[in-house]
This record gives sequence, C-alpha cells and structure tokens, in this order.
Amino acid sequence: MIFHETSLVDAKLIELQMRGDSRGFFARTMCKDEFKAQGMDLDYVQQNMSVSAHRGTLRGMHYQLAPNAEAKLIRCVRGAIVDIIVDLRPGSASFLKHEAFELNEDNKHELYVPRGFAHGFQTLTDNVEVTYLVSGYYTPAAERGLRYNDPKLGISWPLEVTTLSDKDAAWPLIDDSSRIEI
Ligand SMILES: Cc1cn([C@H]2C[C@H](O)[C@@H](COP(=O)(O)OP(=O)(O)O[C@H]3O[C@@H](C)C(=O)[C@@H](O)[C@H]3O)O2)c(=O)[nH]c1=O
Repeated sequence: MIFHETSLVDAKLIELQMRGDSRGFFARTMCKDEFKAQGMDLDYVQQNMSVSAHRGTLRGMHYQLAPNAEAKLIRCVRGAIVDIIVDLRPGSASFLKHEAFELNEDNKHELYVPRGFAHGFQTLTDNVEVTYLVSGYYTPAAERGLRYNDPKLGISWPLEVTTLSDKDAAWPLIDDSSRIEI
C-alpha cells in the first residue's frame, strides 16, 4: 500500500499495490502493521456495503459522536464516486475544511477517514457499490450529520443531486458559532 497525505490532517488516500500474474492480480487492502506505522486506526468491527442505483445519488455527511466515533476505510468496487470528508475536530489545523477524492472501480483507491470527520459521497455512475470498514459499531443514538449543501462547508458537488434520503435532507446547518457536537 502507498499512503498519500491529504490536505486534511490524518486523512490518507491509499494506493493499492497490485501483484499481477497470469490469473489477474492480488492486492492487500488492510494491514495492521502498515496502518500502525502510519498512526492509523487498527481495529475495525464492522464491514458495510451500499449500492446506489442512480448517478447523482448523495449519501452524507455522516459521523457518530464520541465515544462511538468511527474511523472508516472506503473503497468503491463498482462504478465511481466523489467522496468528500470534513474535519470536525476543534483545534485541528484543518478544522471545517474538506477535500474531495474520486474513488472508482479502476483506480481502486481507498480513503482512510479518521475519527472526528464527517463523510459523504455522490455517485458519478449508475449502479455503484461502495464497501467500507468501520472502527465502531453502528449506534443510532450517536448518529449525527451535516447538511451536504451547508454554506459553512462550501462543498461543490460534481453533479445535480438526483437522490437523497429524508434523513440527509434534514441534517441541521452549522450555527454561527461553528460549534459542532462531536
Ligand atoms: C450505517 C448503518 C445503517 N443501518 C441501517 C439503518 C437504515 O435502516 C439503513 C440505511 O442507513 P443509512 O440511511 O444511514 O445509510 P447510508 O446513508 O448509506 O449511511 C452511510 O453513509 C455513508 C456516507 C457513511 O459514512 C456510513 O458510515 C453510513 O452513515 O441501514 C444499519 O443497520 N447498520 C449500519 O451500520
């Protein structure tokens, strides 16, 4: 795995190293030793997948409150997405900043989202499958979100939003104090 720093403190874009042969190729997608050397979260307790039927579908921006905060390791295994993360950690040099990453079935990039970040993505193709490991159990009482089009975040999504859950349409806007419950 090749670990690339991002503009957001502690978040990393991971390039997989393919070992090809006559059958195809092999690549490692998670390795505790390599993650430890990078200071990344090591213990993943759930693996999730989602399938989105339509191009332009948006899921986000999601996180869980501490002590249920989760690190996430995201990969798009069918189709393509733009994945966007926001650093919500007060005191971080990248507090409230975001960065966008294209993850798709061809580049096979993996995005490491640290605890204390909000996460979301928009599909760039129909019939998209995303798979991700998370370091915390799903805890509905700890679920929180930011509005994908909150002017305080200033995220520019690549496509018109075609599909959005009622829950994602209703997340609160960040108030003037910019204080965010994490
Ligand atoms: C996230 C999650 C949802 N669910 C249930 C709740 C609901 O009935 C159904 C769909 O849930 P959601 O609408 O929250 O699914 P979705 O909008 O895809 O939620 C996901 O979005 C991306 C951006 C993330 O970062 C993930 O951590 C997760 O929050 O699945 C679980 O049972 N376990 C889980 O871990």
